[in-house]
Amino acid sequence: MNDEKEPILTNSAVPFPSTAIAREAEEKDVLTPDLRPEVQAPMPVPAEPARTIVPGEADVATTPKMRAEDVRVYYGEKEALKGVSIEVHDDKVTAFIGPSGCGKSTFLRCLNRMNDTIAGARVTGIITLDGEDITSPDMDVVQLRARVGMVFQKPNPFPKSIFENVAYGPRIHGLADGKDELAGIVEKSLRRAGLWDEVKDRLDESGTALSGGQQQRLCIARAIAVDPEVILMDEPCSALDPIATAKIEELIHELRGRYAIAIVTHNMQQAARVSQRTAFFHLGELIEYGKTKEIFTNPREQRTQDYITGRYG
Ligand SMILES: Nc1ncnc2c1ncn2[C@@H]1O[C@H](COP(=O)(O)OP(=O)(O)OP(=O)(O)O)[C@@H](O)[C@H]1O
Repeated sequence: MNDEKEPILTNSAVPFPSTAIAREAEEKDVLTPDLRPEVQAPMPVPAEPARTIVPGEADVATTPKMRAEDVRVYYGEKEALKGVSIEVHDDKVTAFIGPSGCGKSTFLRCLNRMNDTIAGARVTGIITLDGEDITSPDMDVVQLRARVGMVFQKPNPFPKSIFENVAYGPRIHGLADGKDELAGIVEKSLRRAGLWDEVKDRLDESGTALSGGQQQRLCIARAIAVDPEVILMDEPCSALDPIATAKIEELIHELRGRYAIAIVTHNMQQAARVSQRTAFFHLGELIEYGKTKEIFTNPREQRTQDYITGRYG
């Protein structure tokens, strides 16, 4: 049950340059408002007892919410993802990092079958949600995408009111019994997404009239409204300024524990700030997966180390 009781497995005798940064981060432990992306250099890595997980190895701390085994994705003839095995846990944020084109988004899309929507894409392997194989043809993908919600790179609110953006999902999934209950779901979702106070007096205004950061929080509220178990975020801050980014990161911090969260990010400082597990992808392969702190301070693989230290990417 408890990471504390597990042995510390370190795997590299090579001193790693960001150890001091991580130590400092470990002392800070939490996201602080002054740690804005691109503004501050240190990478705050939440403190956790060290334990390394190898790809495919069960994370015995908790039963995984989602598990991928030997997942391969082909776009036509091209194999874009080459046998990825990984787990996503309920109480953790998992970050997917790696250079452009390494397959992070492709893998993220596997987790709620969004690759089904891409002509010529083919996925093999097993992916389970609470033990149920979501790749099965019998899986209801509409239900699946409610259970495994997604937030995209560019905020994409519907061209409808703020209220309707959030109410739409619960309405089509029949989650509300009457207007009052629906209004309650909308309010709860907007509160959880940290947006209620900013929009409570303008729920009838168009969602597209909000700022970029507010739109992204609206999209998170929309995902939350259908009561998901997992939230996938594909570079959710890449179109946002540092202040809006910090708000989303804070929100991720607050949502952690309520939902399993997997996030694709190009920003290593962001991965270090928001995640407890990190997966490093390169050329379609999962190179390394483990505790965020270890990935950033004591990676097993040279390729991870090269990427973390900015030698490529
Ligand atoms: N719809 C598609 N059709 C064909 N090839 C694709 C498609 N989407 C992605 N690919 C290819 O699959 C590989 C992985 O792409 P993917 O977008 O998953 O990488 P990524 O790591 O998320 O990249 P980035 O960080 O630039 O978003 C790349 O070679 C890309 O060109």
